[in-house]
Amino acid sequence: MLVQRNLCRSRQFQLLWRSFNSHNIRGLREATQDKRWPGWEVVVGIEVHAQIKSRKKLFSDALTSRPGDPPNTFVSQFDAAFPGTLPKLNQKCVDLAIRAALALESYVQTRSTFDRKHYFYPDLPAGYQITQRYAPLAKGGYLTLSKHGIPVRIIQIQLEQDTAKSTFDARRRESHIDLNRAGSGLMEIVSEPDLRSPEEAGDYIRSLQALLRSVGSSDGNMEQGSLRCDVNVSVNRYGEPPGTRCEIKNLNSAKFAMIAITSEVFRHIELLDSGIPVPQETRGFNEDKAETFKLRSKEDAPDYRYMPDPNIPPLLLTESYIESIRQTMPELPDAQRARLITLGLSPRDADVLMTVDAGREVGFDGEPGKGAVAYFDELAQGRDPKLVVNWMTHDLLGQLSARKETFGDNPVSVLQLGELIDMVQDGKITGTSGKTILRHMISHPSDLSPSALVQELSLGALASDDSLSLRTWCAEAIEVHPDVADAIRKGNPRVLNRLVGSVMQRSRGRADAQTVRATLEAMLTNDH
Ligand SMILES: Nc1ncnc2c1ncn2[C@@H]1O[C@H](COP(=O)(O)OP(=O)(O)OP(=O)(O)O)[C@@H](O)[C@H]1O
Ligand SMILES: [Mg+2]
Ligand SMILES: [Mg+2]
Repeated sequence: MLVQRNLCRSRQFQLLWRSFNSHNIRGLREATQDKRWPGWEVVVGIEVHAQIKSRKKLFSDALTSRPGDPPNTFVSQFDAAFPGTLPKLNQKCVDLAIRAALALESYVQTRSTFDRKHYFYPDLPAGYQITQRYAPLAKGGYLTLSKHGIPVRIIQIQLEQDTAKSTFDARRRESHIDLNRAGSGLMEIVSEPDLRSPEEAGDYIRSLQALLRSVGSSDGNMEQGSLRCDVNVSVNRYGEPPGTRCEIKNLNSAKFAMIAITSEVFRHIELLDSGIPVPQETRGFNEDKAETFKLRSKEDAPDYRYMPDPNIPPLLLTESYIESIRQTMPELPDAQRARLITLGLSPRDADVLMTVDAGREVGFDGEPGKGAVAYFDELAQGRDPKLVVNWMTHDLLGQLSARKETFGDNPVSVLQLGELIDMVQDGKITGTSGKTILRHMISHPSDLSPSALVQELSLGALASDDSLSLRTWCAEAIEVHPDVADAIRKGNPRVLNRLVGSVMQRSRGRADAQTVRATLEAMLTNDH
């Protein structure tokens, strides 16, 4: 996008940007026919609900809960809708939503208001949800898709309350309500219908997730439900106006969103091909059957009876307040990715670091934690960035994920891993021992230095003059694997690795693989 930042921020620009329709925007790109549905154009707009990463709920002092917390333990009287309780807007939630808006180049309104959206469902104790339908926190903006590189316009960003959670116990035929989530802060981020394929939609969700994480507004964890989306899908023949949209509710992964859109596109095309107009509907997604199903038609759409919430005054923000939040914004993903690649990282490694489930990438309430990229930056000070990223992605992240842990659980400090890498580089320990020590540091968290652990675990590299131990291990290996040894003597060098592996095991990784190989070769050729 060749749009200057300051221009993007102005209200005029936002209005101009919105006055484009999605076909103008697409005009900038080539209209490419999709082989899956030749002659048809697919149009998608997405509403993302992202939980705001704040310690407290949107309108009460109750703390936000995590999945797995005992039900109904994080509830204030307000969130349970006790009569006579009043909302008090949590400033942290506003600040974090402003960060998201600024990251999306959205225009933060100096005056926004709160509305009540009424519907009756057991997971909504008050019988209405407080949201910002008419004068939202921010309007306009755009997100550049990280893979496709194209801009998708944002309509608006609104603050709203999350609902409680209801589950059905089929055996006992009981519905259970857990109010822990009720009243937590959400941002609803609504896109223009600018997306043109399931893949672009998946890219949008993942790019938005990365952006929200990087500014600390949301942890964007779709599996745990902190980021959910509704996708709106329509199809039209090329050159014709957009078709009727169907909205598929509550998708909890980018992959499912892509599958749901694909199946929905085929359903629409089938209807239109047989001369039946697509009815406007709200639909659900069946993950097992990989297809959507009807929830309700437009005629049965609830009348939400929107009204201004009389208990919450308009939210007034000064330009200087918004500016002060802008000053605290971290490096955004596009810029960060470019910087990492300039340091010599492959795009894949850059993506791994950036998308690692940081858990604590940015702490609650936007307080900086140490994410994978920050950890890398510190570790790469004075070291080869490519070497450092290998240790991080293959070894550290690899070992954490083998333990089903995330980067947020990483107990190894930058200082410890740095010293470990240096010891391997300087030949004080072998790469294999380095990995063993790292595994030990992860399973026995402490602030012991790697050199102390080398002593404790007797993992110092074998002295180069310790050829006696080496020859003993090699002889043992040859003795236990006579078939392999024979095969090598008969001129099949490929099986040598099995003997090398056996010696490495005996040396507990302290021997140098090259030396082992050479010693074995020498011993096998000389013992004829
Ligand atoms: N023809 C279309 N095809 C696909 N998506 C569309 C089309 N027209 C509009 N949309 C998308 O539909 C979404 C409408 O969301 P919005 O929140 O404004 O309203 P809603 O879905 O009616 O309300 P609610 O928030 O109650 O679900 C937007 O993301 C928009 O881009
Ligand atoms: Mg909506
Ligand atoms: Mg909707």
